[in-house]
Amino acid sequence: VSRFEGITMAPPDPILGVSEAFKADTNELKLNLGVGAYRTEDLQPYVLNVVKKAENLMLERGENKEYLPIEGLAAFNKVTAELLFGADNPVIQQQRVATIQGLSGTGSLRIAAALIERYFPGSKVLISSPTWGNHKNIFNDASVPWFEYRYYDPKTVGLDFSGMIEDIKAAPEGSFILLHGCAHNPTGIDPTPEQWEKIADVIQEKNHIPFFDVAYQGFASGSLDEDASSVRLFAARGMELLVAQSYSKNLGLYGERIGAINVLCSSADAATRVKSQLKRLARPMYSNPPIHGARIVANVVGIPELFSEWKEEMEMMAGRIKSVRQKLYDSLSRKDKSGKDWSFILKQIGMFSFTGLNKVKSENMSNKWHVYMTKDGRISLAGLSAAKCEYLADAIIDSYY
Ligand SMILES: Cc1ncc(COP(=O)(O)O)c(CNOCC(=O)O)c1O
Repeated sequence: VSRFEGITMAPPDPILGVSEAFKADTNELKLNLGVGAYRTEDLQPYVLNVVKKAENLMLERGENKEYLPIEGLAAFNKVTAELLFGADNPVIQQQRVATIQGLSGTGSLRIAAALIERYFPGSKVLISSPTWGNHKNIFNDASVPWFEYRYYDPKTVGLDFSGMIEDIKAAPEGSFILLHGCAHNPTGIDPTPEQWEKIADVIQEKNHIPFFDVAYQGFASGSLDEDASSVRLFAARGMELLVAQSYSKNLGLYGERIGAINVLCSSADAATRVKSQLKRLARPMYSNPPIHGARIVANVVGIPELFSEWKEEMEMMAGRIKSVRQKLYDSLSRKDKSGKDWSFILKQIGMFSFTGLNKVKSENMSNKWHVYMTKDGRISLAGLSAAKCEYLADAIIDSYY
């Protein structure tokens, strides 16, 4: 008797499944605005020059392929925490950050979820509504209960700030609050600095634990420091917190699976103990992380001329996305005679724009216009060229009404 016979077909992933549908489409007008991966104006994937330079350096050195320690490459762990908090941040000097290399953002979130499951049984994680499609899967598979806080307001196509604060305030004391450090996915709507202050207030009042997901540092505004300001604000208040990091977008290392989990503790001693338990969770899960991406990041950040070139390339990528965002807005407002105000598109930041198109309308976008996007109405501007903005505006207007 076959034991696997009873296993059913899994549904396609809401995000990565869009790329499969795109690939199957033979129409040359097709446009993939699904997966959040940067493309050049020629709509080609982009390997940063600074990555190629680091890899040439690494090849010349003829480094070996020995196992990394469970916690990852020490040089990477050092620079990734400094990049996040700022090298001169007291939390770094006081050695209060427990950092281990993770399998990119997803793997880092997963290790953090495993830590929560083991040491905070019964605690819940609050996630924004909507949020990145994989957050719910990660906490479900780690057996960590979650529920949502209001975030997106369809009426204003903006942030439902009062709803967010109310829901965080109403959560059981000591809950984990999952926050997008910058460039909220899928909405592209970020709190203002004043709103971050109030979010920190309510989290402190309720003794909640902030849990940042930082997948776009430097990629949203073009500035590494600006995009880390929300995390640094909470750290400056003396709060304990978790931060998952990813280098998929800002350094274009998607397939290298390089990221980190950072746990900011109240003492160096606690950080040492937390780090030891993070290692204990990682060992049976994947034993130790991949070496190539860690070396690239350590070299790019550790070598001054590479670091400054990286910052230039990040500004270039962020700049291209900002300009197609503007161009899309210009095309929409010129073509749409209904007088609808499309300016919400300009208020959004980072890789994505939340168009307000619902599931049915987004299906019209792919069926009729061969424009592929996620069903929640998100488009990845990173997959849009200036040349295609007119066409996309036509498709959106046709699908909207
Ligand atoms: C908020 C957030 N967290 C975490 C991640 C994790 O990415 P990775 O595991 O590649 O570091 C991502 C990557 N997004 O994936 C592309 C998409 O939404 O289309 C992310 O957006």
